Amino acid sequence: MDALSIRKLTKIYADKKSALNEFDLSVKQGEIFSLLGSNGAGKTTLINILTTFLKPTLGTVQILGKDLESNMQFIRSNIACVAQHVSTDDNLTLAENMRFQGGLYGLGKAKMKERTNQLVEIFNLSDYIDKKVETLSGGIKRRLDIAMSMMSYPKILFLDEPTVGMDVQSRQSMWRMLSKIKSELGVTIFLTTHYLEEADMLSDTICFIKDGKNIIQNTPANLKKFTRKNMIQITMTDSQDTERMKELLLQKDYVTEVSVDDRSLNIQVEHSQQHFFDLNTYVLSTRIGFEGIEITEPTLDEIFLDIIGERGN
Ligand SMILES: Nc1ncnc2c1ncn2[C@@H]1O[C@H](COP(=O)(O)OP(=O)(O)OP(=O)(O)O)[C@@H](O)[C@H]1O
Repeated sequence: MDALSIRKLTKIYADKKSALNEFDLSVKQGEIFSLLGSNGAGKTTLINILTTFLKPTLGTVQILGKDLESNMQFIRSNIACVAQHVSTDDNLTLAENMRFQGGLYGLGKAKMKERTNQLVEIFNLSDYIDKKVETLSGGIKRRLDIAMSMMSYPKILFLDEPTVGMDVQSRQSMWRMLSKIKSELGVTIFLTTHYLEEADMLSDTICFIKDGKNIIQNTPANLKKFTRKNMIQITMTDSQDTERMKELLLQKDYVTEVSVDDRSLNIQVEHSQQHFFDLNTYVLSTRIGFEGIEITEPTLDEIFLDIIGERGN
């Protein structure tokens, strides 16, 4: 049984604006799933439907094997959703916030203590337990917000841009915590993000959404394989030689594009495996100093731009 199974989901707003257009998707239980798309692609509309805030116009959604429309209560009690704005109470301490949340879900004293301890450990919050939330940084508040949403023992956690605005360190510690939620608690995580690096590092599966349609869904590794990009990178010894080498490389009939980044030349060829040896021999024959030559994988950024079709727009 999948955690989510969505078929031909369509949402047309009252002003006839179509936000989801026969959108299909499946999310496996226990995975971290990232939804990526430009502004207006339909991400928020989709999360709002999945978390029962919005009714779809057409299509079916099954969550944990149950039809969304006829099982709202079951679904609400098995999911949690953390929006971009934090919903912690600044006037209470961290522990009081968690207890308050546990109280809302009707947890008994023992269960409340056990769950609070478990989440404080996973989210690395023990140093702040008795601190008033107003004194905590934005990153810690965000961690607390997600920990609070986990007090209800949800099976699926929806996160809208969980690391937006965070510095690199806080973002990386959030990734570690989300991975722990997955591995230690077995929770399925469905998140939206604009950060491709985040989707790459964190997710088991990525879906690109555009104009309310599922453009492609696969693992980060397979998405990289699918792309037709064949890139070879040469690192020159001296940055002054890069332009000269670029001119020479462009004379090769299988070289389609060369871009320069400091001492590196990124060369697009027809077939990276096939042309690597020839290019290596050729560069050596020029006697221009270089430090290394390697076949490079495309970044998810490149794949995203290719798939979404925004390169050069
Ligand atoms: N309440 C609404 N009424 C009418 N149109 C809406 C409404 N909410 C969203 N839309 C439109 O539906 C489309 C999808 O919007 P949505 O907010 O779901 O996209 P998004 O991918 O979440 O974008 P962002 O990253 O900017 O939040 C957009 O064209 C948007 O203008």
